[in-house]
Parts: sequence; C-alpha cells; structure tokens
Amino acid sequence: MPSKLELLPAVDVRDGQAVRLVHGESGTETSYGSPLEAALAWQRAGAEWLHLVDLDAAFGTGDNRALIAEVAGAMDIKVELSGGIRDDDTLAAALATGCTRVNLGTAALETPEWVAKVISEFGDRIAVGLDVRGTTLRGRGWTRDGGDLYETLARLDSEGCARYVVTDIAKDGTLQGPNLELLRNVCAATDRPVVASGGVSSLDDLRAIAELVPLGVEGSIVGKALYAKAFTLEEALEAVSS
Ligand SMILES: O=C(O)c1ccccc1N[C@@H]1O[C@H](COP(=O)(O)O)[C@@H](O)[C@H]1O
Repeated sequence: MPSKLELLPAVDVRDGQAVRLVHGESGTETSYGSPLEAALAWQRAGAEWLHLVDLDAAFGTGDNRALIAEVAGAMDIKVELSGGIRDDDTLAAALATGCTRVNLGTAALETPEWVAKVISEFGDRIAVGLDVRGTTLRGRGWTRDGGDLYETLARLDSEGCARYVVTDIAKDGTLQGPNLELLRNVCAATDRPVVASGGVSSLDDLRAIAELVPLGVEGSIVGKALYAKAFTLEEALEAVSS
C-alpha cells in the first residue's frame, strides 16, 4: 500500500470539450476548452495520474472515443479511463488506448457476470466506480438506481475486484468537501484500495483524505477545485507529499 496519497486530476470530456458538472447532472457543464491541453497541463504540473472520463459515453449521448484515445496516447503518465465501458468492444477500445486501468460503473450494476469475467481476465487493469447517493449506487450517467453499495462491494470483493473508485454524487462538482465518513465506511468494508472522488475544495480537504491512507484510501480525484483555481496541482502534490 503506498504511504502517500496519489492525486488524479480529472479531465471529463463532453461534446469534445473538457467540462465539469455539478452532481454529475447533464446540463450543468462548465467548459474548460481542449481536453488534450488540460491533460498536458496536469502532466506538466507533475501529475502521475490522469483520470479521463468520456461523459457522453457515460450518459449514452454518443462518445468521444477518438479524442479520448488521442489524449490517453499523448500522456507519459498513468491514465485511468472511465465512461461507457460496458461490453467487450468498449473495454477492448479502452484498453487499446494504453491506459493503465479502466473504471466500470454501470456494467458492475447491470451485467455482473460480464464484470466478474473481465475482473478475472484483466486483474488490476479493472477498477469499479462506486458512484453513490447515500448508500444507493447509481448508473447510466448517475440517473438510475443500481442497488446497495455494501452488497455490491461484497460481491465484487468475492469476485476479486482490485480497486474501487468511490464517488459521493451529492458532493461531486460542488466544492463542498469530501465525504470522509463514506470513505471510512467503504475502507472498513473492503481490504481493496479505494480512490476518493467528489467534493475536494481545498488543500485541507486533500490533507484530510491523506489521513485515510492507512485505512486503505490510495488516491483522490481532483476536478473542479483545480479548474476553479482553488489551488494549483503543484500545491496539491506538495500538500500530500509526506
Ligand atoms: O465523472 C462524472 O462527473 C460523471 C458524471 C455522470 C456519470 C458518470 C461520470 N463519471 C464516471 O463515469 C463512469 C461511469 O460510466 P459507466 O456507467 O461505466 O458508463 C464512472 O467512473 C463515473 O465516476
């Protein structure tokens, strides 16, 4: 288990643009321009990871597959790829970008047999995104309920899932601070590493998440706070460096 918190700056792509959403709701986009420029900027600032999301694929409003492949291919750093990876074809396309790992969301809720199969086939190249409101999972662009967080976690653990990316939808894109209680509860329920997502607004939030590393939190996705310039990525990396 790493001793320092990994940071994963996010580039979420909708209609060819880097965007941030509020609570993951379609229609709340703020646009930040070229996804490639954003990703390269995080890489130049010292990021070791990029969290890259095809929001159109997640919402079922098309996809940005070629652009996502271009961005992933241009990175010298590790890439975690999410959004619309739900069957053999979309998984093959995602893995072919050279990304380090993919996050499966909806598929883990709707096609559990397929997810168990790809977990056994691809090991730690597969993570599952547990996107929750309260303790209810949400899929299909976070528009549909998909079962209980802890039941699903137990099932995925038993199938050998390597890692979870836990997003509190109520916090995502709000700059209201992370849900530390949720992270503690998920860490208590699994021995697999957890990547935190949603709500980071300050360096103190990142320091608070870093205190959960001994419990099993491995990393934190940072989105809106970076785009809103609440702090720089260099400052964030320094804040979690010890
Ligand atoms: O990241 C977001 O803001 C987001 C908002 C709404 C839906 C999904 C979002 N992101 C990530 O997409 C995958 C889920 O995609 P799918 O269900 O597998 O198609 C998941 O990692 C979400 O965190």
